[in-house]
Amino acid sequence: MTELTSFIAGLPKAELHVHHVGSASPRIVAELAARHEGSTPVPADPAALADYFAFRDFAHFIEVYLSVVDLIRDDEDVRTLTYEVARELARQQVRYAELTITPYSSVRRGIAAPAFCAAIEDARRSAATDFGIELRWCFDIPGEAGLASAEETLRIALEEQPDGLISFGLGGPEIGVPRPQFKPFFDKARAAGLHSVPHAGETTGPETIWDALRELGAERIGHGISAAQDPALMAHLAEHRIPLEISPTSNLRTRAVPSLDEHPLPRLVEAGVLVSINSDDPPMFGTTLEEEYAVAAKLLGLDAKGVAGLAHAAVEQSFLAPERKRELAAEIDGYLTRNA
Ligand SMILES: O=c1[nH]cnc2c1ncn2[C@@H]1O[C@H](CO)[C@@H](O)[C@H]1O
Repeated sequence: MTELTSFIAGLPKAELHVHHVGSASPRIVAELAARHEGSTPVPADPAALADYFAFRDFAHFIEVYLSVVDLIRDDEDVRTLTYEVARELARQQVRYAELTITPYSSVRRGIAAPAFCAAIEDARRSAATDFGIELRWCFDIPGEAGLASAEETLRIALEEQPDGLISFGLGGPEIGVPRPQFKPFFDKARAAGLHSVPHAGETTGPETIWDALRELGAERIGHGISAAQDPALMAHLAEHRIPLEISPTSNLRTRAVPSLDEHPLPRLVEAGVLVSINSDDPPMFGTTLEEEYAVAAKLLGLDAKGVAGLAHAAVEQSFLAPERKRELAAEIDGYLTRNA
């Protein structure tokens, strides 16, 4: 382990863009696949799972993602999955994470919304007690399921209002899923006090990001890497301090970028755009948040102080209360002072 990777391992972190089911460990996925043997294409063997998590393109990634979602069939699966995701985040010294959850997919699977929300809240409270990690939820619309899923996602968010819910998002494919149609749902979610954090500019051009800003009131953008194609958009993001939630290896594995060397992260930072570093769906992409920090350090030429700056950025761009932001920032600075 290099000096920088060991520094990263112990560095207190925050994660803003990481998906609930996408974070299920190969062990959990294999256990669920074995439980549902015969009714799932997901292999029950962890080694075969690595091959299963190799994606031809983004559409293929979503197809595989949904096959894993299909394994989660009762609230006990939800509770276990959420608690184990928290354990893995805490192992990486993540103190705070905004987990993107898609209640629509599970409710459609037959898990009632109240039971689903009780399960994630039980796990959230247990994770705070057992692992010292604070979890909050982003409820996202699975874009491929269209307006019906937007309606149901908003209904669950507003009717269940789980304590950890703080933001409202939009995931899934962007191609063929224009952002403006979701404006009424984001308007209502924002009116209810939820922060707007849609995905945009992951697999489509800058115009999708403009739509997310203008139509959905985006306060942060999931991915947003195609902003690098539009200097005016980068200037707008920088001027209005609207951060991009960057997940480098995700973009490589879903073929959104041809290679890490060609990832637009350096150009975005150069243009003054605020970024956080995230893992998106770590086991599916064969990565961890720690490894994403190492990738960002390489792409941006960062030393320990620069890497601590990535952690500071995630805390600052989070929806944490100012007091908690100050506490986490002090923890990061204390670690840097002792270990740089
Ligand atoms: O990188 C990603 N981009 C878009 N959606 C994603 C990504 N990772 C996971 N999901 C999830 O894909 C599901 C199907 O729409 C949604 O649940 C979304 O949260």
